[in-house]
Amino acid sequence: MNHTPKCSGFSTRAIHHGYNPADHHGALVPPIYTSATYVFPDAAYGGRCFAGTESGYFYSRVGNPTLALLEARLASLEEGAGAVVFGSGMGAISATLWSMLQQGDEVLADLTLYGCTFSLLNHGLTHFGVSVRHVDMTDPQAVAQAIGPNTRVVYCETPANPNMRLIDIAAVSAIAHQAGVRVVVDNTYCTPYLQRPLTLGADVSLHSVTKYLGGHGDLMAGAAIFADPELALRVRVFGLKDMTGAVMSSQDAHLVMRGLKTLTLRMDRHCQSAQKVAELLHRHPATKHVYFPGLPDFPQYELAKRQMSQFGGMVAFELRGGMAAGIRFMDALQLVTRAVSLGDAETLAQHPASMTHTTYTSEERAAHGISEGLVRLSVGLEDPQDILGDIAQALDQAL
Ligand SMILES: CSC/C=C(/NCc1c(COP(=O)(O)O)cnc(C)c1O)C(=O)O
Repeated sequence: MNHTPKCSGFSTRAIHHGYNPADHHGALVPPIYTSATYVFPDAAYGGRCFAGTESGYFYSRVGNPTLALLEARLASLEEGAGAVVFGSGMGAISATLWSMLQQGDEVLADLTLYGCTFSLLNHGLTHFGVSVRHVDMTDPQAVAQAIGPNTRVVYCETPANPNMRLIDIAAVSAIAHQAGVRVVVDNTYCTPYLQRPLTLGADVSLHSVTKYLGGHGDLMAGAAIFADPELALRVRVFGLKDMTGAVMSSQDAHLVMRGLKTLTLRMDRHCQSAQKVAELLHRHPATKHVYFPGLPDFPQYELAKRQMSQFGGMVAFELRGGMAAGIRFMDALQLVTRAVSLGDAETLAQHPASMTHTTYTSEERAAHGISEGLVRLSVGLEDPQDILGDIAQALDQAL
């Protein structure tokens, strides 16, 4: 029962959507339903639940009241028709793709993807008769030329992990839909606060909720938000229930809803500090390239301004001294934390070529735009001057 007016703003819906305390003894914070199973008032009711003709809860791998509230909230924020949450981002991605593809189908994927997504596609789905082709989707015409008779899904991340490449969602979606192909966008780097792929024509918006949406590095979770409610139902009853079982816990759903309450405040700070970090990197003599959508010399700066409301909290860069200098930089950091993942309160630094993107061979990394010397920063919520000071002293040592 949603007691907030439909026209409520983003932050209001992130805090209130889908929940009325009056329906729960006045409890301001939604209750956490930990029960795995639910009682049937009679046998016929139970039969209807399994037949899908009864909307009640019966088993938490299929549906749970706490998860349902989070799903309603995420669907509202992404402006979708339905959402399904999972125990991890990879759970969301795999359950969605298993539900959309079958033997003989083809996935057209952008050049640059998170390492485990690249592996799911090329080392997983291909073992079950799905073909995967990578194309440089920064050129929408390349997508148009690449779509073939068996293409069922176009898949991308924008900005892409780790090199920040942007994909024009509206242009790619228009091209894909002309050919009857669905578009899946991993929106982890932006969150619906900065970018809403479904409003630009995409069919699915995916998240590693582990990242910005949870926002505190203390949970693993995933989500998929759908333009088509029928696809949402198929992913729930096939991709989640049968193919993966990648269920989110109700405790984590509660923590995610707590994270959503401050999402806009946190993203504003992440974006402000990332802009300052990118500008510091850009003017420092040790750096060779900086990849940040908010820099005017970023190749897709105009698309970034059109497609994103702010430029995000992620920055990638290469040092003039290459990989060795990158490692020296990372090992010189004192406040910034050497760790994978992103979207945490803590500023994190990692080296994709030896960490998050080791599922690519070195030849594949070169072909997919992931240089051996690239360093990725997830700019956190510490005092900006402290972040900048630590990065500056580490850069001086990497010279
Ligand atoms: C072991 S590396 C740590 C994880 C990282 N990324 C995860 C990720 C996922 C998968 O999401 P989970 O299953 O919730 O981790 C999906 N989509 C994107 C754009 C992601 O960045 C990382 O540090 O880049």
